[in-house]
Amino acid sequence: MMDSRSLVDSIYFVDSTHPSQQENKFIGFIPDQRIAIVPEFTLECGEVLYDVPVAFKTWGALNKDRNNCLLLCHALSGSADAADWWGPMLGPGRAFDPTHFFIVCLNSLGSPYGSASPVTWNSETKSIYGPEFPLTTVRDDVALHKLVLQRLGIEQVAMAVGGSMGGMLVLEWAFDTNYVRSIVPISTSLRHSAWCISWSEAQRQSIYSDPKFNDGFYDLDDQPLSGLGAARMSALLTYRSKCSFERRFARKLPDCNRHPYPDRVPTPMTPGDANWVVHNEGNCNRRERPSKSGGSSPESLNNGVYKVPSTPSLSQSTESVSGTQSPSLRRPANTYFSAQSYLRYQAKKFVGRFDANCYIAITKKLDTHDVSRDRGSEDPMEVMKHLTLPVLVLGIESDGLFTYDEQVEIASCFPNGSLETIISAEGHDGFLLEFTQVNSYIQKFQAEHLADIMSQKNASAELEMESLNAQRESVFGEMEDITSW
Ligand SMILES: CC(=O)SCCNC(=O)CCNC(=O)[C@H](O)C(C)(C)COP(=O)(O)OP(=O)(O)OC[C@H]1O[C@@H](n2cnc3c(N)ncnc32)[C@H](O)[C@@H]1OP(=O)(O)O
Ligand SMILES: N[C@@H](CCO)C(=O)O
Repeated sequence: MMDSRSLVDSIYFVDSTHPSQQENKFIGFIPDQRIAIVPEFTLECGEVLYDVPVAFKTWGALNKDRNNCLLLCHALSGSADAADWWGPMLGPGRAFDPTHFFIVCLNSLGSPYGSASPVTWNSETKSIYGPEFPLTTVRDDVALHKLVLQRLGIEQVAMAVGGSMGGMLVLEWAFDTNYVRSIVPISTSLRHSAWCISWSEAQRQSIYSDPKFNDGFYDLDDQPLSGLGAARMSALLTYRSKCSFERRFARKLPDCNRHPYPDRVPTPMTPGDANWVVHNEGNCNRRERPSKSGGSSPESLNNGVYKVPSTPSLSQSTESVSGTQSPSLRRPANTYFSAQSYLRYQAKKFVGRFDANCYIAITKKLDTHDVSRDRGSEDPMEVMKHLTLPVLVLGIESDGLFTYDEQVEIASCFPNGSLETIISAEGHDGFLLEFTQVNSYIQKFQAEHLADIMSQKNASAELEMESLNAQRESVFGEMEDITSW
């Protein structure tokens, strides 16, 4: 096994065409990212990974003291492309200002967006990992990411910021007391709660129960879409709040021009047919209606995706089926609501950009998160009492997943912890939606605790950002360019 310095020196950089991504169709979603190849890395579980890809993006440049790194850590379904999910906070004059900071965002293990995961190539077995990808932890991410930061020449992280899973990484970074100067954990936890573990479990069970899952040995072009879509639907509900759904959808019906009735069904002929249609509406694994004369067709009508309709909306409740006016065939009430079309739309969008095995890998990683694991005490207050760095915790009172009480607890465990509240009815996802508030809290914290870095300015980064915004091209050059400022 290589010593740490040699390991850092042996890391090299490639792009998304690297063989590790040869079957990863999700890599194309993230423009202009770089990939560091770490020759070997031992996971907490003891397994050694070889030629480990770590996808990342950077903005700005490293200063002379190599201590102006602003590290962004992404959430469950995010990627290294922080401009995609925290874009409004990135740019000159904003919290993530590349004229002051060398901003780095690295992709977590298990994500389909470039770092080692079930969809990347295992050079040992000469195939993708699939369900044989090992269990990884938040601590593995932090240890692996540190190697890449060191390879980039970063001597110190000035600030680590992240929400949800990203916040878990940020909390683990806090234990690297000589390397990390300040942190901003947002809507996260010291240890994954029973509530969160249970939601993860329910979502994984949705995937397992999709017949196409096949214990994880599915064809990447024929994913267990209905299971993954159902998992995202229930996850999404935990990311929002009842209040935001009521405000947004209430009992509204979908705009059928924009979000049409999603099923392709045969014209109902009998009351039984019509009832069956209503009963199975939205069942994307539904098979053909068994006819009186024959059995059901073995072919799925929908193949696990939400299809565009050939029948009118059931919201037209006085409409008759088959052109008759039989009262017995009338649908007395609406059964397709705007809230449903939203969930189905979100599920469809998600299954187009995520992988089922990756979803399982990441939710299992979240379940392992516990800052006090193997640190000598089960009491986080005890294991964190020596972490004197400045900490700004951001919480959302409507967050039903990572509750506000948990944010209070995080702030109280750090000797120099403070807590601010993001006002939002949106629930957990508020940290990805309330840009103005998050931005101003972080800027205030930077002014208080990173005055030396805020007083330095790299004017060339301003031009870089303009060109980035205009062309969305990579600002990452060769090593020499990054560290020359
Ligand atoms: C390849 C990649 O994407 S990489 C990673 C992307 N980043 C991440 O995943 C980070 C995490 N991001 C997220 O979780 C989300 O994107 C959030 C929280 C930031 C925002 O969620 P969004 O889905 O964009 O917002 P919102 O909940 O308002 O939904 C809007 C969408 O729902 C659609 N919609 C709204 N109401 C309805 C309805 N009643 N029926 C059907 N669709 C509806 C809108 O048309 C819109 O569609 P669009 O996304 O195609 O524009
Ligand atoms: N909606 C976010 C938040 C998860 O915590 C995501 O999909 O990553």
